[in-house]
Amino acid sequence: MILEDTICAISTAPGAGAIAVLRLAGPKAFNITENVFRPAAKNKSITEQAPNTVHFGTIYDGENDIDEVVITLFKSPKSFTGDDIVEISCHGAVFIQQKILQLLTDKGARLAKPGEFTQRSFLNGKMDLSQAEAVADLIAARSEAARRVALKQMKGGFSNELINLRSKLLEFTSLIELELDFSEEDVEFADRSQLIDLVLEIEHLLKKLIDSFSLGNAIKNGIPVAIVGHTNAGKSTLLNALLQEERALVSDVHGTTRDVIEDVMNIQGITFRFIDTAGIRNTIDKVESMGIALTYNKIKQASIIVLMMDAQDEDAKIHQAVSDVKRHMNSDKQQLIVVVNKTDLVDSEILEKRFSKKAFRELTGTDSVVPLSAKMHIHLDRLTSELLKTMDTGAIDNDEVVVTNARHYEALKNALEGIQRTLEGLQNGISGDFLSQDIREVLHYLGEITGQISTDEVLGNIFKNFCIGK
Ligand SMILES: Nc1nc2c(c(=O)[nH]1)N(C=O)[C@@H](CNc1ccc(C(=O)N[C@@H](CCC(=O)O)C(=O)O)cc1)CN2
Ligand SMILES: Nc1nc2c(ncn2[C@@H]2O[C@H](COP(=O)(O)OP(=O)(O)OP(=O)(O)O)[C@@H](O)[C@H]2O)c(=O)[nH]1
Ligand SMILES: [Mg+2]
Repeated sequence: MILEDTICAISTAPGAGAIAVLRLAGPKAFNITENVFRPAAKNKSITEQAPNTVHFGTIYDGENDIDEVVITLFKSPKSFTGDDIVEISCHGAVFIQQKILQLLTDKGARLAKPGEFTQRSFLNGKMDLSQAEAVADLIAARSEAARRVALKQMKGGFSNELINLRSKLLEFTSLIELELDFSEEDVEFADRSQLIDLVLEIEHLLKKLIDSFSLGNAIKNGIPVAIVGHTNAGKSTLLNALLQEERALVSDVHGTTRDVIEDVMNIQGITFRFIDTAGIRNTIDKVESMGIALTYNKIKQASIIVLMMDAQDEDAKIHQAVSDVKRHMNSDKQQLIVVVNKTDLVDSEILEKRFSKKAFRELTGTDSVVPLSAKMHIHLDRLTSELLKTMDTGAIDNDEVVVTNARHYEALKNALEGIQRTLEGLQNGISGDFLSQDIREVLHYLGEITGQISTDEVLGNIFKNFCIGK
């Protein structure tokens, strides 16, 4: 299906760099180009050039030259969108780009909507929906892990697995539905024990994919790490030390931080989102109290909670603080790391005695303890390796498929429900028509992910979040 409109857009970031790329895609791409481009080589007609060739020349509006450019020709169906595509590389001035864009629309192209090139690639069958979504993820990738997962998905790693199982399941439903046509005769075309095997296989895959989402989501959005503790423990000093930037105010005044301060940082390819919070203490100050309420909120939302204590704190205070934080944690997937700060002020023998893993476990019930000095930058690396340890990133290292997209996650959960109902039905020997209903539902949800089943509304929602020119 080749779409009728010819669309154009600037595909590079506005005002950034020496060269900009404009894209023109659709059935009139070559004709429009013929109209506005004069090749440097004499007697060269654009419409007669071989595909995947590059040509130097001038863009002119019929009267005046606008810019010297290089153009690249892609011939349908062998292009990114499957349409005829012409790419124009012009000089980077925004003014030049706009003038060329204006010229292209004057000659019959229309401005592309956000993500419209990728959407056409999907509509023309160049990629499925989850691959198209991965294009956006790849553009937005902020870390090595995010890039790797998105590239794998864009290359079809995720959809291949689903499409394969879906088509096997589809075969079975067809057989079951065929049985229904012969209902008088009590035939069984679809081998039930084979079907159970297939359903179990799908259940296993769905569970694996669903489980991968907590990692996938963390990779994409950054793993939230809340830094909490008493006032003056050195939380803001730690944030600044990690980010290597004076991001938060530091002072010896208790209650310096009142609002939540967040920033992201990559550690060995994983994005962490550090959240500095207001120190916890009893206070009658209204604004400070609001900040402390927010701190408790952040404990609930974070994946990792860094509780910061002062190495000079007494045992009772530490014990109390750990159990206070644990009480506010709300999932067994959350991890607690206790940082004992200001080690520069304490004798090292005492440190070793009090804050060995064993001693600390006896005192608090947790042995994830990192003594360091935020101010002197001593042993920060122990904290970062402890942070990395909490993340099970094996799936990324092994190049497994990791679900990063909330839409896919929802569909997978729905598909799992359907597959479990199917399994139950098979085990209870329910009739073919009920069985096929359950399977149809699974087919629907699996098809939603790849876009084999989609609505304009779903497509609209996906592509409107793309950038223009992609
Ligand atoms: N200049 C430019 N750079 C770019 C893109 C682009 O569209 N233009 N891309 C845009 O995302 C990415 C590269 N992706 C691309 C994907 C497919 C085709 C393409 O022409 N595919 C044809 C032909 C394949 C072949 O020659 O074997 C096809 O799939 O049929 C081009 C770019 C990143 N860099
Ligand atoms: N000696 C020493 N002082 C530190 C260390 N870390 C922080 N401090 C000092 O402790 C004081 C408080 O530091 P902050 O980072 O503002 O403490 P905070 O936990 O953010 O405090 P609130 O925002 O009030 O909750 C400052 O004077 C810091 O310079 C450290 O490792 N060693
Ligand atoms: Mg602070």
